[in-house]
Amino acid sequence: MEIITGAIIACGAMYVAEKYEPLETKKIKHTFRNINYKVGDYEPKLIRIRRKESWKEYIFNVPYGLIDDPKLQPILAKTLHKPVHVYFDGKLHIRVYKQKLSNKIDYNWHIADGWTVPIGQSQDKMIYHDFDKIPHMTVAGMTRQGKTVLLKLILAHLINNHPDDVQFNIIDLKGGLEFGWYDRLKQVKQVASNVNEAYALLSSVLKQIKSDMSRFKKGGYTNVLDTNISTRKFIIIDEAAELVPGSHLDKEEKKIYRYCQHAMSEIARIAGALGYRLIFCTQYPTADTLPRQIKQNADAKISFRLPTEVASRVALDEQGAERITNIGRAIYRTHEKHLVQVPFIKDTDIKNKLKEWIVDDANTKMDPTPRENIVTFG
Ligand SMILES: Nc1ncnc2c1ncn2[C@@H]1O[C@H](COP(=O)(O)OP(=O)(O)OP(=O)(O)O)[C@@H](O)[C@H]1O
Repeated sequence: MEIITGAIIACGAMYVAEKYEPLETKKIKHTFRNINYKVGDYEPKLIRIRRKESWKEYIFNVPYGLIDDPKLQPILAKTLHKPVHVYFDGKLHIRVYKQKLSNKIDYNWHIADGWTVPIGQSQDKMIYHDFDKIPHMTVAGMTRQGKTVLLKLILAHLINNHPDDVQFNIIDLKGGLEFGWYDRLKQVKQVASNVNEAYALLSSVLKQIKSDMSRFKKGGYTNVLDTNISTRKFIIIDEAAELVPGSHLDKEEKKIYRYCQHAMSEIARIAGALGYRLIFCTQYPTADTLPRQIKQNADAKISFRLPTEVASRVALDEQGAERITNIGRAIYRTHEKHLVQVPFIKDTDIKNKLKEWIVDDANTKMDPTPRENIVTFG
């Protein structure tokens, strides 16, 4: 009799739990069924719900053999009409956010620790990139999606935080239009706006790297972080596709392009430990425009919207950037991955804030370029 009563109570409890189950839980379970996310008759089992102010997280035990499926996140986001983050750590976590990520976040000139830069607001928090932890970065994204704004944000933030220690070498192959004004700043060593100037800039950087390397060897140092050297030297390349040797070029011209390719790879391969930081930017991520050597050595990858899944795989080693819909929205990938809204900053605000660093005499810049390093062609 007792057993029968116990069984009736248990069945009743299950019925009530199912009937009054919150709608969101039901929708998630129905979605699993509809997309056949199960093994045989075994379905994921909800074991816990965690709650925070901005999200609710459903944690499921999944049957052996079932892992997270890349389709789950976009399908659940559309079904629930809310931002969803799915991750798997032996259990399946489905985090459902209450609010959508804002479409615009303003940069606020705050002082940040060390060599960190606010790269974007995720659903949970502001994500910072630390250039002392991950020296090199690639940036990809179709035209008008926010690459230049991000580059200027990094430059402005670092100059504001480290006016006496940061140095920039900029290759601006969009005709020097974007960074021409910045060439007047004390912290901007040089701006190259065509391939010949890029060649000269990269050869002067390689020369510095060689001399720094022998200084490091003499001092017995292997990494700038172990020294008292406070300077960090950034090399920004925008747009890298312009440095790919095309078939229409003659032999001599091709040599210049090949040298540039070699120099960029060398910076990525050997210069991080010496305090050089490469930011390599392209609209068209392909095996030619994003060389293997650079990709392998740049442990931070950022991508704005890209036209295809193939391009996303080149830029980030995974799909996703082709599904971004907002301007300024990007995937930031290191050992972790975050969808972020990059803080927006107006060119006029940067110029206003940084004008105190304008120098009229190039010799008063930080570490002025010795004349013999400047090589020109043509
Ligand atoms: N983080 C952002 N938040 C909001 N709006 C942005 C953001 N970044 C860029 N935008 C808007 O998009 C416009 C284009 O951005 P940007 O110049 O950075 O594009 P781009 O990717 O560098 O394009 P291109 O490769 O053609 O030079 C900006 O003028 C601005 O209006």
